[in-house]
Amino acid sequence: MEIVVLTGAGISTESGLGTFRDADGLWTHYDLNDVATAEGFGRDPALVHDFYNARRANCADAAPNAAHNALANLEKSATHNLTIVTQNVDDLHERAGSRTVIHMHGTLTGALCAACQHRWRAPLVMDPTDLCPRCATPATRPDVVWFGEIPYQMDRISELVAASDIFAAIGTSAEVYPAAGLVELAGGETLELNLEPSARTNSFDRRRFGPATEIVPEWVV
Ligand SMILES: CC(C)NC(=O)[C@H](Cc1c[nH]c2ccccc12)NC(=O)[C@H](CCCC/N=C(/NCCC(=O)O)S[C@H]1O[C@H](COP(=O)(O)OP(=O)(O)OC[C@H]2O[C@@H](n3cnc4c(N)ncnc43)[C@H](O)[C@@H]2O)[C@@H](O)[C@H]1O)NC(=O)OCc1ccccc1
Repeated sequence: MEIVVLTGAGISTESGLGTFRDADGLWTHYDLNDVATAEGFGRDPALVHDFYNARRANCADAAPNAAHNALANLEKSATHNLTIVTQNVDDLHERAGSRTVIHMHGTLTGALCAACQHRWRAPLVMDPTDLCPRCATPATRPDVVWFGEIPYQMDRISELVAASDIFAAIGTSAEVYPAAGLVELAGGETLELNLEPSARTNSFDRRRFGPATEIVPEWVV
């Protein structure tokens, strides 16, 4: 049984990591055009590094919750072949023990040189004067996919979703594309697990609503 699970910020909320669009979400405190676009980074890299340094610190203090753990256990099952495709830049899936995780929007733990595309593990605190360890230019940025940039591994993700027997979306508002459109590619059964109906809830065969730490373990067993 091929299972693909798409996760969003809602799966990490109960670990203390804010969402983007809910009341008190990140986008109520920051303008995404300033902190999550290449143009914004060009205008004020220090502001963008401060934004991601704060999220990196929060993530370091957070711990996986019952929803992350349930998916890590599902991965171990002999009868199911699970792939997690996450929009999240936190590493809570891996810290729960999941090994088959695709970060389509990048990771907080990664650094990227905008000049030579070299990648390395990000320090906890980054700033605009950081030099690339390969080309020594001060063009270091977080290894995340900003708005207007193409998400990572889209071809592989599209193939996996099309070949899936079950496609489940967990903790996502389905407002951001192309992630929100993946349900249309699903070859098998589709399920939405969320606190409330998402913007694409009608595209799913089935849906369950509630906190991820309750509905995900219930679905997995
Ligand atoms: C705002 C939106 C309209 N804009 C876009 O979608 C844009 C533009 C666009 C492209 N196509 C379109 C089509 C139509 C309209 C617009 C577009 N998309 C892009 O720019 C993308 C790049 C988008 C990626 C941007 N980077 C992120 N993150 C990384 C950085 C960072 O994290 O800082 S997006 C970021 O926001 C998104 C947030 O969404 P969610 O995770 O769903 O979080 P949200 O807060 O919205 O919702 C939380 C949900 O959880 C639920 N919840 C809350 N608590 C709980 C709980 N306890 N339990 C369960 N559920 C819970 C809530 O009810 C809620 O439903 C995530 O993707 C997240 O990664 N790039 C691109 O299109 O390139 C070209 C392309 C593409 C493909 C092929 C060729 C060319």
